Amino acid sequence: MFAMGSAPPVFIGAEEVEKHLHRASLLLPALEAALANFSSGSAGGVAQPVRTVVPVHRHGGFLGVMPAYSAADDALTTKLVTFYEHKKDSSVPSHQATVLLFDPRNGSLKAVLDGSVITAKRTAAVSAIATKLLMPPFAEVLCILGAGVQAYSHYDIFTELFTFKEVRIWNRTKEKAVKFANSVNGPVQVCSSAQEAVTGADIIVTVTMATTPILFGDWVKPGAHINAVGASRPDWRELDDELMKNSVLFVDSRDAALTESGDVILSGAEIFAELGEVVKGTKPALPEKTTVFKSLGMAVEDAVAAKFVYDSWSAGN
Ligand SMILES: NC(=O)C1=CN([C@@H]2O[C@H](COP(=O)(O)OP(=O)(O)OC[C@H]3O[C@@H](n4cnc5c(N)ncnc54)[C@H](OP(=O)(O)O)[C@@H]3O)[C@@H](O)[C@H]2O)C=CC1
Ligand SMILES: O=C([O-])C1=[NH+]CCC1
Repeated sequence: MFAMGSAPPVFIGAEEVEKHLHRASLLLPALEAALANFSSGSAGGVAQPVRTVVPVHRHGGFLGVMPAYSAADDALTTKLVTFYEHKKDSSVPSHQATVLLFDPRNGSLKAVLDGSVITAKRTAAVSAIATKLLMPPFAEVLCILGAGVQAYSHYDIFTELFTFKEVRIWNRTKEKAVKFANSVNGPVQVCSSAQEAVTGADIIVTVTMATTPILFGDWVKPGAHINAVGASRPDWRELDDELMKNSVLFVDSRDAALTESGDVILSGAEIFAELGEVVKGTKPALPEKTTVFKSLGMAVEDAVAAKFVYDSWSAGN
């Protein structure tokens, strides 16, 4: 497991990761830089292949392998993430992840970190970066579709960074939406249908494991911004063709979107820009238009998040 002469790797479990990453917003500067570096090609110093995904057909699951090196951060990691169709009777989360952090100077394994908290927080932080850049001015209504792990992490950072007059939630299983509304620190309107939740919303977050559309262009207020976070398989959808084709489409990675995103591939929608290009200022944000940020999740986001946690842990914070 570790080379003779080098220190054994440390294990940093979920509680410790949570302690060092108590607010996802702590990651914003590092993630903004990582997105910009990723979208700068070789000059940006990010080496990150499109993730390898192994289907576990027999059990309705997938194993994703996500390696990355960021020269700017000198961070070398790989995340292993499993995601499984949710079984109603299961107490096991649908997504489970581990991040391996290596010493980039010699390849020694330095740390094994719980990756589930990192995945929840860095994904929400990237959606927040997209929202800051792409949302309409005077956004007042936030709508979340889904009530799982990502719904909570998105709620936390969105209500920390932005001010809303109203926050709405819809979930396939209404009791979970009610539980969500009762457990977060602020008023949340539970809606009985996705259409009711979406109508008039300025910012929409889709965080479901749906495989067919749950959000339709017909319902969406012109000028709204959508963070489409679920549907990470080439035959899965959260958004319908109308919404995909009539919005300005931003992605985290062009290569990943054209390989993994059913919403992008099956709709044939044209990608306008990577989010990193907007962060760098080489592509405009167009906040006056209806915008979709199709997020698939990138290994470099895990790399900078894991390094942040490891550095904080090492410093004894
Ligand atoms: N872009 C990125 O970087 C990342 C994306 N993701 C994706 O985000 C999504 C949410 O992840 P997470 O919160 O961890 O998952 P959870 O399992 O915690 O929550 C899943 C949510 O999806 C709902 N759901 C499941 N199936 C359907 C369906 N067919 N139609 C409508 N709603 C459905 C569930 O509703 P119910 O309560 O009724 O079961 C639940 O609210 C997933 O698609 C995941 O792959 C995750 C990590 C990173
Ligand atoms: O980036 C990520 O970890 C994932 N994206 C979709 C499933 C898991």
